[in-house]
Amino acid sequence: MAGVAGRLARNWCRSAVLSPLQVFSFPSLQLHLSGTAMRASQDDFENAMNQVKLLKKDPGNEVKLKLYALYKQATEGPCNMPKPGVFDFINKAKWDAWNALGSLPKETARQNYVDLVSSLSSSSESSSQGKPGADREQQEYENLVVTSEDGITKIMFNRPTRKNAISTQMYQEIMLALKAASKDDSTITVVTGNGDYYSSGNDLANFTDIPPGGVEEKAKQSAIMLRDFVDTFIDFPKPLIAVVNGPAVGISVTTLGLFDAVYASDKATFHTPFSHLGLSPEGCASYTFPKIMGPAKATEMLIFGKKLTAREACAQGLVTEVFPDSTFQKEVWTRLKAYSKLPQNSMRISKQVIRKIEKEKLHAVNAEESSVLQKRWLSDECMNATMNFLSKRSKL
Ligand SMILES: CCCCCCCCCCC/C=C/C(=O)SCCNC(=O)CCNC(=O)[C@H](O)C(C)(C)COP(=O)(O)OP(=O)(O)OC[C@H]1O[C@@H](n2cnc3c(N)ncnc32)[C@H](O)[C@@H]1OP(=O)(O)O
Repeated sequence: MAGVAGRLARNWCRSAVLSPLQVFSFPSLQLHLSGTAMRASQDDFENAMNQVKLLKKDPGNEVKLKLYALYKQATEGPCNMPKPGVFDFINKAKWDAWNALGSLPKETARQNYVDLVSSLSSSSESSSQGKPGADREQQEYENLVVTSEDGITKIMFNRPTRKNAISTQMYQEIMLALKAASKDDSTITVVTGNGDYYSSGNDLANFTDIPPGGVEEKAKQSAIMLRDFVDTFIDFPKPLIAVVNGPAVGISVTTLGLFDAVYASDKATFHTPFSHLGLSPEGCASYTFPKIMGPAKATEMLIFGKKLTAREACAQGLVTEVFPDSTFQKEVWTRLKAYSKLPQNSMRISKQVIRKIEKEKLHAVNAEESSVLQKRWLSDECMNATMNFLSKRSKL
């Protein structure tokens, strides 16, 4: 069906500039429109045919078939052509749409055609009346900017003065934004950072916000939150792309192994200083990194805290492609806009097929990593390293 849809779409492009005979339509609109007053003159009809060619937005195959059928009915009357063969997909879809109009009078079909074109013209005008050139902003978040445009939902970390460190509230916001993006009508979702960093990872101040139940309670709650957070990436149903605009640290690096593509500026670096902090890996990196780059290279990153340049991370397979920082945004967004036009269902299903076999394993790894960390957070090694950073703001 995707092939047919593609051909219908290409045919539509031609019909928009060539002939209304190539315009498609569908029968279900008949009921909805046939109650309207039948006053469309030949002039109205011809104007509507011209308006169709000027539509800014492709109305989709279903509407094109509706338009085609109404046009044929209005100009030739009921369909009396022989039914095309079963493999002649496009002509069969057009024939079906026209034939389904039955004995609808020519005048009614003409009126319905005019009404349908008029509704398309007004909806395309109103949709272009939003903030011109601006992204359509969705829900308000304190630490994120989430926008949707051109079939892409962009989730941008927005704590640039803290190098986009992820506070407890921000973990929650990221989960909410990903869940909303998984259900919206965008085809792909992009995660990126505002400012010079992609993200400096966990906000170490998260260790200072201790609830009445004490530090054990905090560790318990944090392990649940971490597990939920990483599960959201594991279960994300559509292509998830990281646009790594600058250095990435800790959990913002490990979760990259759960993205479908990672584009990086040549200014980005990749660093997981877990041992320096008395910690252990999370984000399923204990499983994904050895798989992506081999155990020896994964050890250098996850145990010894080796910082990789973007080009090294690309050579290891963690990054898909590296771009010069000067052209990074332009090149990446041009590419993403092209990808976002690919058929949505096909991309989702392909992702499902690619990831399905690993999902159960990833959930198990995530559970184990979170449980190990719950104990690590209570260790002297971790407490000392965290206090050292927070008191001296020592760099890792
Ligand atoms: C009891 C249990 C509680 C557990 C709660 C945990 C919940 C889930 C945990 C999930 C596991 C995640 C693990 C990780 O992500 S490990 C990695 C953690 N990140 C770091 O260790 C980075 C620390 N930051 C730095 O080393 C440097 O700031 C950095 C190299 C990133 C940048 O250096 P630079 O000199 O360029 O900039 P500044 O240091 O001046 O940064 C500007 C200000 O931002 C503050 N900052 C930056 N990053 C963090 C951070 N991760 N946490 C807190 N604050 C951060 C920095 O301190 C500066 O602030 P000031 O201007 O006030 O000094």
